[in-house]
Amino acid sequence: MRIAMLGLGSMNGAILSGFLASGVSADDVVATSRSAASARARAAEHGVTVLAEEDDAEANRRAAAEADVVFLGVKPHGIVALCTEIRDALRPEAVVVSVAAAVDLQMMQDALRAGQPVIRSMPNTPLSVGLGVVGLVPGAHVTADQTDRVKGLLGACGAVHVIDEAQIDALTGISGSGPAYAFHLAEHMAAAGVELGLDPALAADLAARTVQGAGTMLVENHISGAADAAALRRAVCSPNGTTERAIGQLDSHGVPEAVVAAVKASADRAAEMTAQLREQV
Ligand SMILES: NC(=O)c1ccc[n+]([C@@H]2O[C@H](COP(=O)([O-])OP(=O)(O)OC[C@H]3O[C@@H](n4cnc5c(N)ncnc54)[C@H](OP(=O)(O)O)[C@@H]3O)[C@@H](O)[C@H]2O)c1
Ligand code: PRO
Repeated sequence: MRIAMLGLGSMNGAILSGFLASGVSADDVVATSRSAASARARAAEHGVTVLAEEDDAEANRRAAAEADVVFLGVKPHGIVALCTEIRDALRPEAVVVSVAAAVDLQMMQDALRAGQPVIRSMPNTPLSVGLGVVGLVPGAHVTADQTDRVKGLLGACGAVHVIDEAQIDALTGISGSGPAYAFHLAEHMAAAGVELGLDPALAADLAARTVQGAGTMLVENHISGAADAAALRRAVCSPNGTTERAIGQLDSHGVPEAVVAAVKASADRAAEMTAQLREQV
């Protein structure tokens, strides 16, 4: 299967790392970026061909023309223009997969040739280490076989959920933006350790491995049905112990409400961006 990755920044770069680690051959991938400097850096990092729009105005069209699956990984405001740009270069059966927040299927289908298969997705960056989460919304012209092929590709790097388009902003609030919440938590756990006198490298290591261990334990217990997040939290809290005191601080500082507000703010921002993008097309 030939894969084109148009735009190779944080997200498409993470997906590509996941693909290569899961056995996709670098020879089967052609990527693009806007600048020549970025293309050189990404080609050296991943060992794939990266064409730069700055060097060749036809870069995106050339990469798309050869592909069975085309991942659109530019910023949301660039997606419709990119669809228009590659429209006539795509093979009719090539599946276009957007990773962009807020750009709905209709906007992309309207910009592409009638009948071109399009899938809207919301991935997250832990796909790079095989632990990602992806929401997939197959468009009207996508066959079950095409959905299965894209599911298979991404499923080798994480968990894939096929969802309705109405659910994608909520999914974005949890799993699309969510890695940043966990990184933010780790960042501040480590900073507190430094305030308490720990060496910064030790504090960062303790925070990182604690988030990793808690995450792995949470997923294993979730899959087996043995315990949910609340039960695992309670198991760390000895009555009148250290953790109970710490959780009391999180609660009295409004962390539960803040987390709910953060997830909703991400989902709301996605909807707001969709409305803005609709006005522009
Ligand atoms: N970051 C995340 O965690 C995440 C999660 C889920 C979804 N997304 C979605 O992923 C998309 C990309 O976000 P990102 O964070 O990866 O952004 P990013 O790091 O800024 O990457 C954007 C990439 O697009 C390239 N580019 C820009 N215009 C181009 C053009 N006309 N032709 C070819 N390449 C072009 C850039 O090239 P240069 O480097 O040369 O400028 C860069 O490689 C967004 O739509 C976002 O909603 C991101
Ligand atoms: N990163 C993108 C954003 O912040 C989309 C979800 C994660 O808009």
